[in-house]
Amino acid sequence: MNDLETAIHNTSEIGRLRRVLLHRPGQELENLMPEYMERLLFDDIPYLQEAQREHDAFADCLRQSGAEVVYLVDLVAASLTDDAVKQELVRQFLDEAEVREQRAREMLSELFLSLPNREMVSQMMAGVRKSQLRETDQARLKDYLAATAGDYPFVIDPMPNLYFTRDPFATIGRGVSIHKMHTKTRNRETLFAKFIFKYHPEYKSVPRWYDRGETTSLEGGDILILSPEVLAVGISQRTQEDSIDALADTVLTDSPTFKKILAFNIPKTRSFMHLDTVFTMVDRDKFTVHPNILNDITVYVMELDENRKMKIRQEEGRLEDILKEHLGLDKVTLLRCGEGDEIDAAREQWNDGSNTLAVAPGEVVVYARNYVTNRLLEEHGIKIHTIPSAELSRGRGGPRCMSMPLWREDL
Ligand SMILES: NC(=O)NCCC[C@H](N)C(=O)O
Repeated sequence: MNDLETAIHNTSEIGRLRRVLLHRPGQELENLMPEYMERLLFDDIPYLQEAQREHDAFADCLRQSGAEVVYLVDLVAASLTDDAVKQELVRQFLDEAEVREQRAREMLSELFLSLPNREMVSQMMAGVRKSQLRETDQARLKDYLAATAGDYPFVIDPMPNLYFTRDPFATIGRGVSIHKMHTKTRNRETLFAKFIFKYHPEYKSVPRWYDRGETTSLEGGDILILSPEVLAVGISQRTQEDSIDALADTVLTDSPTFKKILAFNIPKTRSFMHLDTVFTMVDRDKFTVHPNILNDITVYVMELDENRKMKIRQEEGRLEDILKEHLGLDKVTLLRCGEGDEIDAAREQWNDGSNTLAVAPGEVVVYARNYVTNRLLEEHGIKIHTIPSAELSRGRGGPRCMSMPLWREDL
C-alpha cells in the first residue's frame, strides 16, 4: 500500500524514499567545548556555518530524489498543541537535564516559556550557558550561582548529536520504536520523540514497538529493515541483547509483516558503534560492509514457533549465504569498504564509508570523501549521490545516521 496519508510506512532499507526526518545542526554545536567533547560523543568541534551548508546540500539532494524533508524542530513544535503540553515538556526536560536547584528551574522555565514553540525547542537543543541567565532576575541568579559551586559553564548541556536522527527512534513498518539510549548524553534526545508520538496530530496514533522507559538500551543505528519480513538488529556497543528480545516480542507478534529478526553480534568499539557503521543495504542483493567485521560477526535468527514462543538459533557460515537464505535471494554481493584494502577500509569506515542512505533500490547518498568505496559502488552499478562532509563527519556519522525515513514506497 502506498498511501502517503499514513504517518509512517517503512518496510525496507531501499524502497523509494518519500518522506524523511532530518535535524539541521544548530547552536548546540556552538556549545561543544574540548573539555567535554568525549562525554558528548564528538571527536572534534565542527564549524557550524560549514556544517549547515553541508547539511543543506544533503537535504537538497534528498528533495531532488523525490523525498519531502521534515525537520525535527518543526515536528516537536507542532506537538505542543496547548500550553499544558508545553509546560509538561519544560518540566520533564528540566528533570532529565538534572536541573534540581529551584531558582535555576524557575529562571529556565521562564526563559523557555517566554519563547514561541519553535524557538523554545531550538533553545532546549542548544543547551543553556550560565552566562545566558544574566538577563534574568539578578538576585535569584546570584543565589543560584552561589549555590552551584564549580566552574562548569552550562546550566543545561547542549545536545550536539541530534543531527543523527537515525538513533533516538526508528520507524519499522507502520510503527515506531522509541529508544532507551546507551549514554545519558543521548538519552535526553528521546524526550522529543515521546512528545511527537504522544501529541502530534499526525503521529500520535502510531503503534509502539519499544519505549524509552525500557531498562536496556537500543539505538536506531542498529536497526535495519532488510525486507518487509526480516529485520537485522545489531548487538553492539549501544544495543543490548535483552532489548532485542523485547523488540522481537512486540514486532514479531504485532506487526502484520515481520517474521524474523537477524541479530548481528558485532565488536563493541567506538568506530563500530552501531550496525549501520559497518553494514548497510544499497540494492536488493548488495550491501556495503566493513571487511574487518567479516571474521568477527555472529548471526542469530529469532522467530516465533507455531505456539508463538520465541526460538533463537545461531547461524553458521558466510554472511553472504546467511543473507541469501533469509532474504530468498540467488546471489548476494558484499561491497567491501575501501575496496577491502586494510588502510583505505579503516580510513573510510572511520568517516562512514559503509554508512550509505538508499533513496531507491541501487541509488544511495554517500560522503564524497570516501572515494575508494564510492568507486567500488559505481563499478557494481550503484548510482551514487555525493555530498560534502568535512564538518558533518566530525560527529562520527554518515548519511544513514543523519536521516530517519518516515515513508518509503514498498518494493
Ligand atoms: N547510526 C549512527 O551510527 N549514528 C552516529 C551517531 C554518532 C554520535 N556522535 C554518537 O556517538 O552517538
